[in-house]
Formats: sequence, C-alpha cells, structure tokens
Amino acid sequence: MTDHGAADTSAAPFYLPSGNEVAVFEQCHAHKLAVMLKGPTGCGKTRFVEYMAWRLKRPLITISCHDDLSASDLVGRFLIRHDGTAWQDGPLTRAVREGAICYLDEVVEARQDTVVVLHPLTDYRRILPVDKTGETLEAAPGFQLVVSYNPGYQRMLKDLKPSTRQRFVALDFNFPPLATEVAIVEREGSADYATAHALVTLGQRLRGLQDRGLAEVPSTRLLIAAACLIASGIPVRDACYAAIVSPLSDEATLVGAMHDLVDATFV
Ligand SMILES: Nc1ncnc2c1ncn2[C@@H]1O[C@H](COP(=O)(O)OP(=O)(O)OP(=O)(O)O)[C@@H](O)[C@H]1O
Repeated sequence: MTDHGAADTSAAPFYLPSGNEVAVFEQCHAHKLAVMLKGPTGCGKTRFVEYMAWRLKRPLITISCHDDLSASDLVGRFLIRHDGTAWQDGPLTRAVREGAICYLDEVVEARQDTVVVLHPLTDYRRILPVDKTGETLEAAPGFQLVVSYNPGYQRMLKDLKPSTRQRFVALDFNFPPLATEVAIVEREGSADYATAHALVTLGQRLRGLQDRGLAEVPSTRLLIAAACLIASGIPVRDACYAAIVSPLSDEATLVGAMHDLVDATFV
C-alpha cells in the first residue's frame, strides 16, 4: 500500500492527457461518482490518479489488490497488544475518514467477498459498515473510490461481477498517440527526441505483433526503461533487448521477430 498521507502540495506529477480524461474525472469527483480506469498495464493509469489527486488537492491512498487481500486488510482489525486489544483502521477506512482518493490497483485480483465491501461506498449512501466495531462510517467530503482494471487479461472465471462494474464510471485508457508517447519517453527516460521517437516507433511495431501471438505488448513503462538504459550509456540494441524484448516473451519465434524489428528500427 502506498500512502501519500496529506494532500500532495509538491509540484504537479508529470501527466500528459490523451483525451478528456481530466475533465471527466473532475466531474466524477464533483458528483461523488466512483471511477474505473480500464486499460493495459503500464499505460499511465497510476500516474493519472496521482496527477488527479494532486490537482484536486486530496490525499491519495493506493492499494495493490491480490487474491489474498481480505476485507479486514481493507477495513481494519483488532491488534493484540501487551495492554489489551486495539483497533487499527485499514487503508480503505482511513481514506473514508480522511476524505482521500482511494485507488485500488487491479481490483479484479481481489476476491469477490473483498470487493463487496466497496459496494455501499459507491452509491448514494457512501457508507462503510465496520462490522467488527459496530460502526457505520459516512465517507468524508472528498472521498472517492477509483479502481483499475486490465480487460486484456484472459481471466475465464475471474472477472468483475456486473453488479460491481455498474457502480463505476469507466474511463478507457490505451497507449498514448505517437507524439504524446514520444514526449513522455523523452521526459521520463531522459531521452533525446530522435531516440524517444525511434523507441515509440519500435513500440508501435511490436504492438502489431499481438495478432501473431504476442500475449503482452510493450507498455510505455518498458519504452521508458529502454530509454533510461540508453541514456546511461548502454548500446541501443542491448537496451532494447534487455528492457523490451526479453520481458515480453521467452518464445524463440516471437523473440526472433522482435529482434528483427529492433534491427529494422535502429539501422
Ligand atoms: N500520460 C502519461 N503522462 C506521463 N507519464 C506517463 C503517461 N503514461 C505513462 N506514463 C509513464 O509510464 C509509466 C507507467 O505508467 P503507470 O505506472 O501509470 O501505468 P499503469 O497503467 O498504472 O500500469 P499498471 O496497470 O501496471 O499499474 C509512468 O511511471 C510514467 O513514467
């Protein structure tokens, strides 16, 4: 869990919008609507929430969901101490009390019985029943629930229930348009324009391999990693293999096809 505590008064997190996501999110916040960010890994969802929390001057509490995450992990539990037991709020309860933005990353990884804890917070009631203490907390002004969800993963039995999905306004994220992604790689990867442009061109070509069986396509995050290696003196091809090609696949044919695209991009 990442806890930015009080509202972030430092400089704005760097975020380049791709569409009207900032305006839509602001309206959701004003109307107390929960938001679901849908999109592939590494395309800017977390950075967007950090930016919005800064813009709206709200504290941000981030929770990475996994299949062991229990309702108590979110809401809180009694801790045994030398002088008895003491209640400790979980991150969701703290966000509700503080009026923070609570960001649950990859919410689909959490078990259904954990996810249902969110339901009464997403409708007009905005309440959190804390069964173990008998309290019912009303969310403080400014509280907002935000979840992320990667629809690309094949999940079979594991998916969000319609009764959960329909509680959120969904914002679709994808990799940014070329010029925007070049600007991001330039800035975040300390790259010159030509290198950033070439890396994004390579990224777009590799994303085209999805039709040929590449399960995971390169995210903006991977392109930035390659740029960082290049900026620190690693030869371009080595950087691309290590930061982009190798993390994406172990399958010889696909790796070969990706190597060819690296060579064709950086002639
Ligand atoms: N629009 C953007 N503006 C600025 N930086 C961006 C943007 N999109 C992506 N990035 C960069 O890409 C990195 C990865 O993005 P981020 O961590 O937000 O992805 P994510 O979609 O939350 O991924 P995951 O689903 O794996 O958590 C960021 O740390 C940032 O450097």
